[in-house]
Amino acid sequence: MKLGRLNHIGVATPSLEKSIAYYRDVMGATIAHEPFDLPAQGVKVCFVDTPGENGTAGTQIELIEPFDASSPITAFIAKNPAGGQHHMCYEVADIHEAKAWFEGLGKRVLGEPRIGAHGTPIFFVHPKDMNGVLTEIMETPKEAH
Ligand SMILES: CC[C@H](C(=O)O)C(=O)SCCNC(=O)CCNC(=O)[C@H](O)C(C)(C)COP(=O)(O)OP(=O)(O)OC[C@H]1O[C@@H](n2cnc3c(N)ncnc32)[C@H](O)[C@@H]1OP(=O)(O)O
Ligand SMILES: [Co+2]
Repeated sequence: MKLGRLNHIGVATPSLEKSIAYYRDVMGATIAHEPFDLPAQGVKVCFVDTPGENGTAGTQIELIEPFDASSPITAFIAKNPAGGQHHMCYEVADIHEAKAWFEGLGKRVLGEPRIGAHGTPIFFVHPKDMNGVLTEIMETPKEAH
């Protein structure tokens, strides 16, 4: 199984509005799309594009705010009231091959693949099995192949 590019860094925040202003006005990032809700994943999302070089896109930051009290990031925000780096997301060609690979290594895959914020299947691997980093694996969008 070959890991693909780092697709995004997930940053949890108690306020999308404040974090959007920070990344835009202080960090010079561009807000790629309007924020949107992903109730099925318990989050409100806004993608932020960091500056790239020579016309290429920079790394994307995925700002996520709890959609409601049952959000999987509610506990994270309770522990980190200012928010903070939450997960890293890598691309793979085949989500099912990747899931079997991580499980074969004895790592805890959290739930079945489900559609993520980029519209392709994703899953998460427990941070305790990934050197302390909550790791999201997403299938590369077909048009990107
Ligand atoms: C899918 C849409 C979008 C996309 O890109 O497509 C997203 O990325 S949405 C992102 C939000 N969704 C998720 O994070 C789903 C997966 N996450 C989970 O299932 C939980 O957050 C889980 C299991 C990682 C942690 O759950 P919870 O916080 O309720 O458990 P604990 O507080 O007991 O934590 C257990 C243990 O793990 C440490 N921990 C928790 N969160 C993180 C983290 N983000 N990074 C690193 N470590 C984390 C926590 O400190 C505990 O460690 P301990 O030493 O036992 O205190
Ligand atoms: Co993500």
